[in-house]
Amino acid sequence: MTAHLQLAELVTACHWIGAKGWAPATSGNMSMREDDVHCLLSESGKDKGSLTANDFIRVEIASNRAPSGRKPSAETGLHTLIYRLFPDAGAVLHTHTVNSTVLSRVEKSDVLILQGYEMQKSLSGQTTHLDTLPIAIFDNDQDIEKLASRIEHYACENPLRYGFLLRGHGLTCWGKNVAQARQHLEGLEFLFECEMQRRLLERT
Ligand SMILES: CSCCC(=O)C(=O)COP(=O)(O)O
Ligand SMILES: [Zn+2]
Repeated sequence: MTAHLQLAELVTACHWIGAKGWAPATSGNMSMREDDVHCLLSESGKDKGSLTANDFIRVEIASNRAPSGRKPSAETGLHTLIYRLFPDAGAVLHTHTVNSTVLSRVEKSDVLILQGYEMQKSLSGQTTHLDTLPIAIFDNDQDIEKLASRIEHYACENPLRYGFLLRGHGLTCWGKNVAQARQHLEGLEFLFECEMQRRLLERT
């Protein structure tokens, strides 16, 4: 698929995320790989539910530089890290949902374990609810370069698939293209909702 068509799909995905209430109050950011060297990233501070193709800014994956001088997402460094770490990643979606924000705080360890859910199979390559699916949680940091460096070190030593949680902040997930990133987002959010409900109901 051409970059032009992928961008149209990304804009549609942003509107879907906005309609779901998963990017409130200008939160969230979205991107796609444009070619080997560049990605297109949402402009910082915009309402991500009403973005147009013109709201995506070309950024150099290696340097985080935006040649246009416009200001891409404050979390650009996390998107470019994912494109550098995973050559197969074609799109990245970052959302601020209540479930990802709260679960990542309630879970005190550095990993949220999902197990026993049929919907684990919504994630590419997962074939059974019996498998243990770890979703890494990183403590939040306003210094995105420091945060990106922590995530990079983790990824050198541990498998990192589908996405990660930023504690008290949200979910960043990816896929080989916009459609798959969107499926991973929807699948993970469903699983987070189940895990929240399970923890609430099984508390006693
Ligand atoms: C109001 S949300 C705070 C910043 C954030 O976490 C986010 O996802 C949006 O930042 P951006 O620069 O991409 O608009
Ligand atoms: Zn954010």
